[in-house]
Amino acid sequence: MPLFLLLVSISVVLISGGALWQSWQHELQENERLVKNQSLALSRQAQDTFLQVQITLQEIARNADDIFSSPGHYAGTQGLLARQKALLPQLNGLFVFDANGISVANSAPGPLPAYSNGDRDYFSWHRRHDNQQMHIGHVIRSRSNNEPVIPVSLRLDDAEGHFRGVALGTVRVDYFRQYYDYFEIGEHDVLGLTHRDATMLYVRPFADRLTNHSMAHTPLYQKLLKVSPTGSGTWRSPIDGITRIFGYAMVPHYPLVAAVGIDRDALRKAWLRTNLGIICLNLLMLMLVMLFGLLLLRQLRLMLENQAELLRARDELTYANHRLQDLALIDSLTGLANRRQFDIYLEQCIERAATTGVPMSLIMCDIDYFKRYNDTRGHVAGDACLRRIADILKSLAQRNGDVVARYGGEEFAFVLPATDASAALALAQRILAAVRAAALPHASTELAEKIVTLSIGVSTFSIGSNADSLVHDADQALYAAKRNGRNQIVTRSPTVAAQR
Ligand SMILES: Nc1nc2c(ncn2[C@@H]2O[C@H](COP(=O)(O)OP(=O)(O)OP(=O)(O)O)[C@@H](O)[C@H]2O)c(=O)[nH]1
Repeated sequence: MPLFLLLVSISVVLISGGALWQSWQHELQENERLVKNQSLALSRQAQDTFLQVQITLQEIARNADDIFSSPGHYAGTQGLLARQKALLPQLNGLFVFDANGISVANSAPGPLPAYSNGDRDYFSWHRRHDNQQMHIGHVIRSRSNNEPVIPVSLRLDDAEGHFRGVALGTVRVDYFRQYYDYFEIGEHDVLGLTHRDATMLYVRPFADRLTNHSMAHTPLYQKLLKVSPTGSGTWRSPIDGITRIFGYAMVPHYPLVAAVGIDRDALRKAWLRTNLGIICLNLLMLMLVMLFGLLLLRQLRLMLENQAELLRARDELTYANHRLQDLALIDSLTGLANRRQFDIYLEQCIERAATTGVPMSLIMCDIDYFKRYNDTRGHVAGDACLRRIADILKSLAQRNGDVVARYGGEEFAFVLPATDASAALALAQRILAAVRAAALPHASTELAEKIVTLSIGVSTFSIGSNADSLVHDADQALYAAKRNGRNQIVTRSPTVAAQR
């Protein structure tokens, strides 16, 4: 039973725990899907943003000859560059530089700056790379209005294919900030755009603090991007130590990666809050099962104890009954059958003899001059003598069915089923001889040997006999033996003579 209770409790814990574990795993999968989709949305927005800038720069590249020959049409607030810039809200400015990095035209108001941008990374990159590939750089501060911008540039070549300068569009970091602010996210959740070389361009909520910070050591750049252009993963951020579930997506055609991360601890707390009711219910169920089991166990134990108690009481009663029965049928002094048992057994044997016709006999023995024995040696010695005689008689009644009884006082009786007169006489002779042979001293006897002796009367069943007549006959024979001088046998059977 305790094992069963344990098994039930373990099952409840396993089932409840399994269901909750599955629910948590489902929650994780759902959120992985969510961050993956969100990162795809950010990636698509970045792609659109940079595609528009690319088209504009390509347009500028096509018009490079015209710009270099008539820069006045393009520069200034009324110039073509300013009008192009006004069409794209993500742009901070459009610029055309000559081969030395000096402004040829730009969309900014006022006179063209005299300083060179030849020191900028994007400028030296184009100078080094002889191709028309668009370059997206790291975040820099605009020299015209100090705003953080992402430089997007194209190399310009002359008719001979020599480096002629650079067309530049600066994309406002704030444009991404505004877009990312539309998303409702948790306190420690992040949305970010990073360069393919692992440099952060913008990450909400870290903003400027982590601009151009390298993410090269994160699993995103160490592992995930090498395997798949989109996906998800969970890791502990080296920046703030928070473990997040990340979704990421590379921006098609551009060296950019969009990523979204949600705080796994906050997610777990929210999940726990939602499932608190179920968890409490499961715990309650477990407690109820255990309580019920314990009550049942206690009840069972009580029942078993009661049963054991009942069995014990029954055994005691049975023992007492047997004891009573023994007491009712056994003579306490000698241990022989008592008078009651003698009467019952004699009736049974006579009935059987009457039915079967097989003869049975009765022997009555009486100690001679026992009153004198008592008078001279005392009652205690008298009792001891009775016990000795009883032992001798018991040892002689060895045949199955023979019963020796103390008939009363110093008188004993043998009930002998299936015993005819001569067999009974033979046993009587053995009895007489055995008591004589014991030679128990009896100084006050009238007999010459001065030992304890018996007088014996024998009667045998004949047609018409009953218990009374059989006892009467044996008694009569016994008295005859007494009258004849004691220490002898008298039988009522006509064929057997009296013996001394
Ligand atoms: N010690 C003792 N004596 C007993 C017991 N039962 C009977 N007696 C004594 O046995 C004696 C029997 O005496 P009587 O009936 O006169 O017979 P008796 O003295 O043997 O004489 P006869 O039978 O004629 O030889 C009595 O004195 C009883 O007190 C007993 O259980 N213990």
